[in-house]
Amino acid sequence: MTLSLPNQGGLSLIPYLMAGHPDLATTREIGRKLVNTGIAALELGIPYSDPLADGPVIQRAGQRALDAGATTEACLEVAADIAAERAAPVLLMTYVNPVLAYGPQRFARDAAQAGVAGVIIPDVPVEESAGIARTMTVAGLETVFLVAPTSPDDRIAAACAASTGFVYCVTVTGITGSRSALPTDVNALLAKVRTHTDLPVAAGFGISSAEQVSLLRGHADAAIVGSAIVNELDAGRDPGPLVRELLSACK
Ligand SMILES: O=P(O)(O)OC[C@@H](O)[C@@H](O)c1c[nH]c2ccccc12
Repeated sequence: MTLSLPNQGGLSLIPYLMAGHPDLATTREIGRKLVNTGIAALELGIPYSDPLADGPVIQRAGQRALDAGATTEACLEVAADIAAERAAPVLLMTYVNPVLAYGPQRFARDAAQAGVAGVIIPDVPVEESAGIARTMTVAGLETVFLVAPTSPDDRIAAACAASTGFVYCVTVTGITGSRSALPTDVNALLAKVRTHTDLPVAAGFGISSAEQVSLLRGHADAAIVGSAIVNELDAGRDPGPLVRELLSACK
């Protein structure tokens, strides 16, 4: 499924799941349900031992997934099962090391064959991304790059130029994880990013509540929510109700 966020003043939702947390069967089951709820895309994390951008909740989820044997191969199979619903595009969030270990071309080919729409590889600096981005693009995958509040204009421009599908705007300085309040200048950052691109812009990091999602209406094209969903699974709850609540805050 191609990745196309509305980009017409409407806000949509991109929930994140860590593949293999708490186990692969649960990711498959929850992922299949979530793509049928009206979300814009599902971001599926591939666990990795040194997740430098991840806060404690996602780090723990990744470790649990690795301990339970969630290999990249197994995660790609789960991605394929979720993508087979053909209900919402599936994006893979992975650090560059698992991709290099798997082999970039093999990874790109297998992800595309699995029906994955695109990849987010947060630790590839945009200046060094041309090779790996080309490998993904040739396979038919979108490449989403991140811009942060600390990114100078030239790096925002470079990340926007390298991105396809949408641009991931990191709302806070630091790592993933719920925050009680988002910085007040998020919307200014989103507006600045828009001066560099016509692509949709998604906001992520620290968004956990319906109230925070609703503050992004009219500013972002999508809200990305990770840790809050992982938290539900940690507590043994189905994240469906939270996702539905977040979705209604998009309207
Ligand atoms: O967990 P949060 O604060 O809701 O943020 C989204 C985030 O989890 C997800 O997009 C993500 C998980 N790991 C990442 C690493 C880098 C960039 C983004 C991510």
